[in-house]
Amino acid sequence: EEDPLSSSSIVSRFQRYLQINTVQPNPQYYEAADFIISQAKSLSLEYHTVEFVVGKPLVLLKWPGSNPNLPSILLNSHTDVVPFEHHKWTHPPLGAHIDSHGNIYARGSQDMKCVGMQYLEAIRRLKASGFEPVRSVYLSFVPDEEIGGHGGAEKFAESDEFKKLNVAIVLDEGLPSPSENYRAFYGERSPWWLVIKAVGAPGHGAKLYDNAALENLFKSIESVRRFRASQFDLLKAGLKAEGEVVSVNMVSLKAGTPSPTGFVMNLQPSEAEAGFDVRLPPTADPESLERRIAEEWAPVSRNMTFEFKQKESIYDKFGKPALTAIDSSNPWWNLLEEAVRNANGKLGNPEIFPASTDARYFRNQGLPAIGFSPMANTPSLLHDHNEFLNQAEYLKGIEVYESIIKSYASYVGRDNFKDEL
Ligand SMILES: CSCC[C@H](NC=O)C(=O)O
Ligand SMILES: [Zn+2]
Ligand SMILES: [Zn+2]
Repeated sequence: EEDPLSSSSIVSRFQRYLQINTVQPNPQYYEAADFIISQAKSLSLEYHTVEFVVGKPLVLLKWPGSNPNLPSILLNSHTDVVPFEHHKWTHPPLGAHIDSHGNIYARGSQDMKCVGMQYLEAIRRLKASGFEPVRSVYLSFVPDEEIGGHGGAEKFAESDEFKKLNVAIVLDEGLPSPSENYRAFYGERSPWWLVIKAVGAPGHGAKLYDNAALENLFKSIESVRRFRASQFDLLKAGLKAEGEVVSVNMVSLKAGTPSPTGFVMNLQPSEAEAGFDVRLPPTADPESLERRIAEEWAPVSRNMTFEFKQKESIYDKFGKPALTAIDSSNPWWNLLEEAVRNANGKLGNPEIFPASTDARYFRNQGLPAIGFSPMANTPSLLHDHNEFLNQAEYLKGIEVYESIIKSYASYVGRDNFKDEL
């Protein structure tokens, strides 16, 4: 039988996990849970499954520490992946094909089945080396991150079950880096999904008149675009990072009078709406943005209305911006930097995650959470066609987690200096 620590068996376990169809909106969660539990058994980890929502299992694993009084470490990953257009891929998205460069192609290879398996492989290596944790290490494999995490991490982070784990620090997903420096995230932007609606006078398609619905909507779209450009300019000029500006992108447009052959071409419709994905940095002023929406993007003077499909607060449950400290008040940050360095890796400056991850639910509880996916020299292909991860980079990431878990699980200093400052 093959050595379970050989590179080829490590890579083939990753391929098996990638081949499980956990594609939204119909993920085969039980198949994924069975696979994770089989890994837990082979590693002699404690395991148990919770269903905060029926049919959506969350698998929790435990590597008990020698001092159960010390707060624990939580390594979180989501098991679901986003859909794909398989004809636009060069290799089947659930095939986990490895090409001649060693690139493993699959949906989830970057987001984030890699990380879930890397945690497990790091533990496999640590166990083989005889390492014993002082703090307990938990691994949560959660459902539904890609559709908002409401049936997974959100309920988990608010549960009594979770409080009993006495977690000190959470690690969750980050983003790949095209350079040799890994990226790490200490906060994220909050999603506001906005729909603005216009009404107006209907009329003949040949007539020029004021106050048509689409004219009213386009005035708003122009205003949104001016704001978008001002934010994008800050980014392009290098004055701000991606996570530090407000992004707003139009994601839907709805208008027109349907006919059997398409749309009626000579009728100006009386209603029109546009949808926007807006993201607010944790340092933004939510009230001023909301004022801008009401006064400039959807003004009553043009009879416009707006609605939020999603509107998340930038604040945690204590009313503070949900940011993880990256100064001396948070020992886990320095430990992470040091552990990555010890594994011959480099960490770039900490960033704000541009989109949303489950880490926000832990930060909302006041816990430190760091977004980190050890993929350097890798183009970011999350949610894109031909998502891949190079196998050498994957194996390197396992060594990085080995170093991090070793450092975190051995740390016996104070968990948080905040209260003493
Ligand atoms: C608001 S829940 C959506 C979460 C999703 N996460 C990853 O892409 C995102 O759009 O950021
Ligand atoms: Zn993800
Ligand atoms: Zn994703």
